[in-house]
Amino acid sequence: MTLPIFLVGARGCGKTTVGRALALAQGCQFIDTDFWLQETAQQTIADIVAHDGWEAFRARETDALKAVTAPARVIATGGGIILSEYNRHFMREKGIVVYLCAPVAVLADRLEAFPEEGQRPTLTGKPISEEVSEVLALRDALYREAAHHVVNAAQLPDQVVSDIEAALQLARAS
Ligand SMILES: Nc1ncnc2c1ncn2[C@@H]1O[C@H](COP(=O)(O)OP(=O)(O)OP(=O)(O)O)[C@@H](O)[C@H]1O
Ligand SMILES: O=C(O)C1=C[C@@H](O)[C@@H](O)[C@H](O)C1
Ligand SMILES: [Mg+2]
Repeated sequence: MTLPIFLVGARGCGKTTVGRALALAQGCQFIDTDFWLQETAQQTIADIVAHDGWEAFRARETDALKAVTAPARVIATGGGIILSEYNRHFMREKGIVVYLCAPVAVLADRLEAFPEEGQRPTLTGKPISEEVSEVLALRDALYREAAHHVVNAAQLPDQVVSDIEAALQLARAS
C-alpha cells in the first residue's frame, strides 16, 4: 500500500503547484483540500468565511481532510490545516507529511502576483507582506511538528518535486 503524501506549508509555498507535478511523477492521484471543499460546498472559501466565519471553515476543512485521505494520493492541504492538533496527528498517522518551506519574501512575491482572493481571503486585514510574516511566525513550528520531511520550496517546482522524491526514497531505504 502506498501511503498518502500530505503537502503542508504557508499560502503560496506551492502545495497545489508542486502537488500536481509530484502526483504525475509518482503515478498517484492529486487532490487539493481547498478545491475539494469549495467544489463540495459550491462556494468559494471567501464566501464561506464571510457567511459562516473562520471557525466553520476550519471544521469543514477537517471534514475535507478526512474525506480525501486515501492510499496512493498526493494531497495538497490548505495553509491553515496544521492549526488543528487533530489534523496534525491525523496526517502524521495516516501518511507522510512534507513541509514546503519558503521565506516570507518568496511567499509574499507569489501571493502579490497571484492573489486568488476567492480562495485566500485576508487572515489579518494587513498588507500581504506583513500578513505573511506574522502568520508564518505563528505557524512555522506547527508545520515542522506535523512534518516528516522539510524541503526548500523557494526552488523551481521540478526541483522541489525531485527533493521530495529523494527524501521519500531515503526514508524508504532506512
Ligand atoms: N516553486 C515555485 N516557483 C515559482 N512559482 C511558484 C512555485 N510554486 C508555486 N508558484 C506560484 O505561486 C502561486 C501560489 O502557488 P500555489 O497555489 O501552488 O500555493 P499553495 O501553497 O497551494 O497556496 P494555498 O495555501 O493558498 O493553497 C501560484 O501562482 C504558482 O504558480
Ligand atoms: O493559510 C490559511 O489559513 C488558508 C490558506 C488557504 O489554502 C485556504 O485554506 C484558506 O484561505 C486559509
Ligand atoms: Mg493550494
